[in-house]
Amino acid sequence: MSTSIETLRNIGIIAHIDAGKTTVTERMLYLSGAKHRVGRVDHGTTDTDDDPEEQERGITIFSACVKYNWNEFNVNLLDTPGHVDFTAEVERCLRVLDGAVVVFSAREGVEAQSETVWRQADRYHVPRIVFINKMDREGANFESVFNDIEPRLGGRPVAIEIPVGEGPTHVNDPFRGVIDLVELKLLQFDPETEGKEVTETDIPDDLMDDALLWREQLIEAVCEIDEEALGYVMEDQDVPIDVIRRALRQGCIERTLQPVLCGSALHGIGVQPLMTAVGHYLPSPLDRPPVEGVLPKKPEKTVSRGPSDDEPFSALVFKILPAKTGDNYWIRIYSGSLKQNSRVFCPNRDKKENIAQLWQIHASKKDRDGQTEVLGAGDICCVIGPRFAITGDTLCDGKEQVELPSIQFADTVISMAIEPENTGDRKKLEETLDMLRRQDPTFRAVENEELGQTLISGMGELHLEVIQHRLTRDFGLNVKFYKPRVNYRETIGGTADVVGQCNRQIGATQMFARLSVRVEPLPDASAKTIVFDRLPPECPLQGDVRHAAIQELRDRAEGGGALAGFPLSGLRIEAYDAEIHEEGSDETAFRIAAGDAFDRALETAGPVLLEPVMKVEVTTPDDYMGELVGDLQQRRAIIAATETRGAMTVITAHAPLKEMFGYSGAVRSLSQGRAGSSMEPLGYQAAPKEDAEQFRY
Ligand SMILES: Nc1nc2c(ncn2[C@@H]2O[C@H](COP(=O)(O)OP(=O)(O)OP(=O)(O)O)[C@@H](O)[C@H]2O)c(=O)[nH]1
Repeated sequence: MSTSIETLRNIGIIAHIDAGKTTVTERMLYLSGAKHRVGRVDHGTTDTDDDPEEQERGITIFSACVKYNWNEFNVNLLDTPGHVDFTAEVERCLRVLDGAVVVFSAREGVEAQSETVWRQADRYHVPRIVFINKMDREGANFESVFNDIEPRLGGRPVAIEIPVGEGPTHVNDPFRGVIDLVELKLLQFDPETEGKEVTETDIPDDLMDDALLWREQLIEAVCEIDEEALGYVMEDQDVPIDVIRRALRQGCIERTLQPVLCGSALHGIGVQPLMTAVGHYLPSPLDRPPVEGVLPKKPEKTVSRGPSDDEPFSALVFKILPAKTGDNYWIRIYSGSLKQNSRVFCPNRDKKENIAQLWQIHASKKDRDGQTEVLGAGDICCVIGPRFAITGDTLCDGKEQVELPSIQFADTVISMAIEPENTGDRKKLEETLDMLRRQDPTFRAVENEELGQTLISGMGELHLEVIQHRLTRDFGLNVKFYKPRVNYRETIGGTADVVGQCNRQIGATQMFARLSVRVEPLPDASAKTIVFDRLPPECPLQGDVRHAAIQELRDRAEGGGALAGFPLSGLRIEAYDAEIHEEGSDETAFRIAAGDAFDRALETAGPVLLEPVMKVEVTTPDDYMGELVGDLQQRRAIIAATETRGAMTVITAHAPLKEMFGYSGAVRSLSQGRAGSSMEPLGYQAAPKEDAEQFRY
């Protein structure tokens, strides 16, 4: 196997739930020879979804990494979950990947979660190619999905293939192959060999006109990028295949276009060209701009010896799989090389770390490809030995310290109190929760010693359900679970101008401070609270004392609100005037005055309870529209839009999460299993008065 970095591809497959990511992955493993049998999601026999929870539910929950070789290319492929409760898995994978294959279902099209993952890929500047899957399904419509990509996602799709026929075998013109628009050939895939045998022939006359129309669009896109290609067109000559490929590769890597392919992963149609396209158009680690770090962090501190090479070593931890024999740290190496039995430095924790073992990653913790002595820049691998680093941390050479940009995870929206059934289990529960926290950066667990309970929080009902199963089933813990509740926040209802003061006799000193503070709500209630120092230049409050006053306001803003101590958001706080005395106006006095101002401001402006709101998308046949809309309205939802997408109607609504518990089950029963739904956090809104009342005392 060639180990050249030019032929390495670190890619991910991202999509809405059920679009077919795992099926595409399985097919790639089978076709590349990395696996001799095709695993089926519906039979629970895939390589990547190997967790019992995943097999039972038929969905991906944890990202998994597989390796395969195709032509001259070595591919590290991460299969990521589609369900919104597990977007953190997608987030961390996109942070370390060089390219992505975005899978859409030809029937369902651009769905809610496709928008989310597309935005995530934008955020991490990840080049992508598109695969329109499930072309064999009833209602499949290549053109309609293709046409949606630009208006809905802001993409620039360029078809490099079109389907021959659409839909299942019993329809008039069923899906039976693809036309390669770059080589202008018809590709057909032998069902007997599950798509392993591909026949390449000339395009029949009756399909040629359509193929040439699409090819014209492809050449237009290529000419926008490549002058040589434009030259050929101006002289009325055919653009050579290698020039088309070069231009598409450049456009894809620069993210000005996305090559689009299609097929049916379940039947092995169109997957081989997709694998070839991954090699041709997605970047190698060398094509990606270097990730900017903060360099150097603490030059005076060194560790004994980092792994030596011409270039200093740096890597990012993107996933941790706790194991009894030592946690498995999944890392992406950005520069230099890493050796087994070496020492590195984690600047985020200010700790030295051991690299005891170095492994190439295969699908899961139990099944890794092989231990290795040294790995270099561009590789994704697994190390055993570190103890302090967490997901998003940098590991680097001790001498030239770099801190790579970390990974941002969304806030949790739902919580549940839990407690051990007997005290004997308390310690084991604590250890298990700690382990789950290390593994899952979007899971929180906070102990309440007074109540003897722990509040666990996550990204949604399914997320907490999975955690619940893991505690009881995987770890055999006897735990009592209370009802889940949403994570509230607090803000203020209006503006307020107040003066906070400190006027106290402490010992022989008369302490004095006065601070004028103004608060006002921000237009977006979920925005982070901001604190401004607007004290005029001539203000007598200066230096450390002034800093202490502002810091007190910041600390209080970070703490909880006036109603029930929920996190505060969506307010702007500014200090604009201060009074001091010659004596007794020290840091303590101003901290007290700032705290007093803060309390008064919140009370005067009126505390408001905020509840999380979700963006809900329901895809349904027309017949169930009325009932589904009625049900949503009963849940205090606002219907934002309804539109037709293929054979289905899509309802978009904004609904408070509190009313949406058990919603996916309700949708299934209201539609006899024919409608589907997905939700993602949208923001926060004022909760109903009755809800706020329960927190007043
Ligand atoms: N007809 C048809 N069904 C497909 C195709 N690809 C996948 N499926 C089916 O669609 C369902 C979902 O496929 P998965 O591969 O699990 O989809 P996924 O995107 O990995 O789903 P999550 O991991 O849950 O997000 C399964 O029942 C597959 O058998 C296809 O090309 N044609």
